[in-house]
Amino acid sequence: KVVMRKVPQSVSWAGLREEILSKTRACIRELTAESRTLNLGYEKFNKKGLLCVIPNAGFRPTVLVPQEQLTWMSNKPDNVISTRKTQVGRFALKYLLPGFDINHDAFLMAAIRKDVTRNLGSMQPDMIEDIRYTVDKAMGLDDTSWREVCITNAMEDVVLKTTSRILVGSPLCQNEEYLHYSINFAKWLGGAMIMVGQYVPWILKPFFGYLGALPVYYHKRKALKFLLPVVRQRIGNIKRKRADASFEFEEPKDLITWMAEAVLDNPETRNSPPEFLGTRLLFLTLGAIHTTIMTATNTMLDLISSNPDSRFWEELREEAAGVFITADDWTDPVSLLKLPLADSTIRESLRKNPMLTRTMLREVVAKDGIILPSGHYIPKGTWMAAGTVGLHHDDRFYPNPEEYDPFRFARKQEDMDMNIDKDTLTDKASIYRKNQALATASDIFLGWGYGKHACPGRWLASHQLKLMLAYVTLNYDIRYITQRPVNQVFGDSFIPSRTATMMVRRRKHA
Ligand code: HEM
Repeated sequence: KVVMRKVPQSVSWAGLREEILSKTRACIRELTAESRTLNLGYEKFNKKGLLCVIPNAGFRPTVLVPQEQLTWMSNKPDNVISTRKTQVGRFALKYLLPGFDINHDAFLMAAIRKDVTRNLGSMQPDMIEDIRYTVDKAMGLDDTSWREVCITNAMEDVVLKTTSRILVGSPLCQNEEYLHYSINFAKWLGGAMIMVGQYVPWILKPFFGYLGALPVYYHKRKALKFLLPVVRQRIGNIKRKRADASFEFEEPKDLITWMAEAVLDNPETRNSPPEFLGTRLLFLTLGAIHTTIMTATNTMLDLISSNPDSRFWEELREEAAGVFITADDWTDPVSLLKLPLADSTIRESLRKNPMLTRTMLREVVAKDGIILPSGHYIPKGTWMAAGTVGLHHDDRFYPNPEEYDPFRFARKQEDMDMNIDKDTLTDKASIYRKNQALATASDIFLGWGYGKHACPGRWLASHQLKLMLAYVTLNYDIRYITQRPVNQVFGDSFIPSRTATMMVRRRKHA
C-alpha cells in the first residue's frame, strides 16, 4: 500500500498474470517491457473505448484513456487534472533541479506560442542561413564522392544552431562553449529524468535523484555563466526603455526578449532574479532541441529506408525545386505553404515514431476526484495518459497504419475517398481528413500532445524541419538502405538510433 500509488479499483489492468502479488510483479516486468504493455492495453481496451491501467516500473500505474474521452480530458482545468504535477514526478525535478518551479507558467508558454510563431517570417532569413551553413558542413560540398554521415550528429549540428538562435539570439548561438554546455545540460537532464523519474521506485528517488543532479548542476552552472549576463542585460535594457522612451535600444527578436517581457508583465515574477529566466531557457533546450533532433532523425531514417521505387526523396526534391527558384524564395514564409509533401512527410514520421509512447500525462488533483464521461470514478492522485503509439497505429483513423506512407496527409480529398473503404469509414476518419497540416494537434494525432498543454513550439519546429528537408533533398543524393534501425523505448521516450548513418553526395548544380 505504501509503495504502489493510487489507481481506481474498478478498472482492469493490462499485462496482469494470475500469480501472487500480480500487480507488483506486473510493475517490475515493466523494467524490460518497453512499450509492449502500453500497446497491448491500447489494443485490448482502448480500441474498444474502454479504460485500462498500465503498470509502471516506478510503481506509478497509469489509467490509459481511450481516444473517445481525450477531448473531454484535455479541456479540464489544471486545478482538476494537472500536467505540471505529473511532470514533477515523471521528471524527478524536485531532485534533479531543486528549487525549479514549473508551475504557473502559462504566460511563458504563451510567449513561445504567440511571439515565436508570429515572428517566424522575420526569423526565416537567419534560419535558412544557419541551415545552409550547418548542413553544408555536416554533409559536405564535394559533388564527386559519397560521404557517410551520422544522422543524429548531423541533425544535432543543424538544430542546435538554428534553434539556439531563436532561444538565445546572437552572439550566444555562435558561442561553441555555451552550445556545448547547454546541449550537455539537456542530455544529462533528459537521461536522469527518465532513469530517476520513470524507473526508480519513488521511495528510492531521493538517493538516485540527488546523485543524478550532480552532472546536471555542473552543466547548468557552466551554461548559465554565459547565459545569465545576457539575460541580466536584456532585462535591464527592457526596463530602462519602458521607463524612458528616448533610451535607444532595439529588442533583439529572440526568446530571451519575449520571455523577459512576459516575466516583467507578470506581477508575480516581475522581481525574480535573472536565474529564474535563465534556468527556464536552459530547460527549454531539452524540450525544443532534442525533440526536433529526434524528429529530423526519424524523418531521414524513414526516407532512406523507404522503397527506392516509390521515389519519395525525388518527389520531395521536385516539390522543393518548384518552390525555391530564387534566393528570395528561401526567405519568404509563403514558400513554406507550398510544400504539402514535405509537410506530410514529417507528420508521417511523427505518426509512426512519435517522441513519446504516451502523452497527456495528467494527475487528478480535484479533492473529490473526477467522473469520466464513461461514468468511471477516478480518485485524487491517480495518473492518466493517452497511448500515442497505439492510437497512431489504429486503423480506425489511419488506413494501412503499419505502412510508411509519407504523402498520406497530403493526399487530395478525392483520392482519399477512393482509397477508403466506405463501409468502414468512421466519423473519426472523416475528422482526420480535415486535420492534416503538420503542426495540427488533435485527438487522433498526439505527436505534439493535445489540448491546452500541446506543444507551443510546434509551428517553429515545423518551419525549421520543412526548410531543412527542402534544402537537403534539393542539394543531396542519398543511398537507400534495406533495414531501418528500430527506435528504442527508454521510459516513455521513443528514441531513434544515435549511431545510424546515411550515405549522401552533394548534387552537381548547373
Ligand atoms: C519536432 C519537435 C517537437 C516535438 C515532436 C515536440 C513534442 C511535444 C509534445 C508531445 C509535447 C506534449 C507532451 C505531453 O503532453 O506529454 C510538447 C510540449 C512542449 N513543447 Fe514541444 N515538441 C517539439 C518542439 C518544441 C519546440 C521547438 C519548443 C520550444 C520552442 C517546444 C516546447 C514545448 C513546451 C514548453 C512544452 C510544454 C507545454 C505545456 O506543458 O504547456 N517544443 N512538445
